[in-house]
Amino acid sequence: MTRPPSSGPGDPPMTVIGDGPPAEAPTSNIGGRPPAGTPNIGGRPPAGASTSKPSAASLAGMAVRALRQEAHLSPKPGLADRRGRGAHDDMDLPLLLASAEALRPTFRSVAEAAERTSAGVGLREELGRLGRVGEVAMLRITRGVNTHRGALWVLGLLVAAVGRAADEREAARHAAGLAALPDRRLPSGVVSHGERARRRYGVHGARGEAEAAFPHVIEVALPRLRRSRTAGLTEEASRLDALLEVMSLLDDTCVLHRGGLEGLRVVRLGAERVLAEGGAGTDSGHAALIELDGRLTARRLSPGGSADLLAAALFLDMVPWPGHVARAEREVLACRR
Ligand SMILES: CC(C)(COP(=O)(O)OP(=O)(O)OC[C@H]1O[C@@H](n2cnc3c(N)ncnc32)[C@H](O)[C@@H]1O)[C@@H](O)C(=O)NCCC(=O)NCCS
Ligand SMILES: Nc1ncnc2c1ncn2[C@@H]1O[C@H](COP(=O)(O)OP(=O)(O)OP(=O)(O)O)[C@@H](O)[C@H]1O
Repeated sequence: MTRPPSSGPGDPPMTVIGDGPPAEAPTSNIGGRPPAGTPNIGGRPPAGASTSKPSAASLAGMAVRALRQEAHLSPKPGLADRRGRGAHDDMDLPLLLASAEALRPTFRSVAEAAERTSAGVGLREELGRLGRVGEVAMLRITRGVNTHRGALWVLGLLVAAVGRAADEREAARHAAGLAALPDRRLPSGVVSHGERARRRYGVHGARGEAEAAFPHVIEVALPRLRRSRTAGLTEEASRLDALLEVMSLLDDTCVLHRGGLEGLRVVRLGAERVLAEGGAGTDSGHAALIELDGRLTARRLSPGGSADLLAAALFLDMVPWPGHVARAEREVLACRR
C-alpha cells in the first residue's frame, strides 16, 4: 500500500524550516524537461538552441539548495535530519543548514574559477585551494564538526564542471577529469578517516567515486529519483528511495570507518530490504526504514557518503541543462509538425 505524503504514525510532527521538504518541488522538472529515461543524445546543443548558462551565483545557490534539501529529507537512516541527530552526537539540522550556507561563497568562487580558467592542473589546484578554504569556513561555523567535507568535494567538482557540459553525464565526466588531476598543494601527512578505510578495506571512497565520473549519482540516484517521480511517488519518498538505492550499493568510508565490513553489510542489506518491501512510499517499506534507522543509530552507523551523493543528484537535477532544453525544444517542434 502506498503511503500518503503526510507523516506516518511513528513520525514526529513535521516542522519545515526554510526551503526544505516535505512539499518542495523539484525545480528542474518544472517546464520542458523530457520524461525520465530519455536517452542521452549527448554533445553540445545544436545552433539556435537556448544555451544561457547559469551564473556563478546561481550555481552556488543550487548547490546550497541541494544541501538544504538533503538535510531536511526525513526519515533518513542513521543521518541527521528534521527529526534529530541520527547516529551523530554532534550534528543536527540547524547545524547542517548553517554549514550549507557557509559554503555558498566557496561554491561561487569555484564556479567563477571554472569560468575563467581552462581545465587543467591550474584549475585543479585552484579548486583544491578553494575547497580547503571552504572546509575552514565550514569548521568555523560548526565549531569543528565535519558536516559537509565529503559533500563539498562532490558538489565543488560538479559546480566547476557544469559550465562545460550539456547535460549531467558530461558534467560528471568533466568533474572526473578534474578529480584525477594532481594537486601539488594537497597537504601531506594527514591521514583522514576515508584514507584509513581505503587502505584497510581496499575500497575507492570519495576520490574513486569522483574519478569514475560519479556512477552512484548518474547510474543509481538520478534514475531512481526520476523513476519514482514518474511512478507518482511523493517528492520526499522519491528522494528517500534514491538515497536507499545508493546506500545498498556504495562502499561508504563513513560507514566503514565507524562499523567496519560488518557495519557496511548492515547498511547495505538494510537499505536493500526497505526497497524490497516497496520503498519509503509504502507502509511496509516505511516500517522497514524506521527499523533500519533504529539499528544504525544504535550502532552509530551513518551513511554520510550516500547522503553526499544524493545531494549531488539533487543538484544535477536542478541545473537547466542546455542539452535538455534543446531536446525538449526539438520534441515540441516534432509534435507541432
Ligand atoms: C576527497 C576528500 C573528500 C577527502 O576524502 P577522504 O576519503 O580522504 O577523507 P574524509 O574521510 O575526510 O572524507 C570522506 C567523505 O566522503 C564521503 N564519502 C565516503 N565514502 C564515499 C564514497 N564511496 N563515495 C563518495 N563519497 C564518499 C563521506 O562524506 C566522507 O566523510 C576531500 O575532502 C579532499 O581531498 N578535499 C581537498 C579539497 C579539494 O580538492 N576540493 C575540490 C573540490 S572543491
Ligand atoms: N545529513 C547528514 N548527516 C550526517 N552526515 C552527513 C549528512 N549529509 C552529509 N553527510 C556527510 O557525512 C560526513 C560526516 O560523517 P562522519 O561524521 O562519520 O565523518 P567523520 O568526521 O570523518 O567521522 P567521525 O564523526 O566518526 O569522527 C560529512 O563529510 C558529510 O559530507
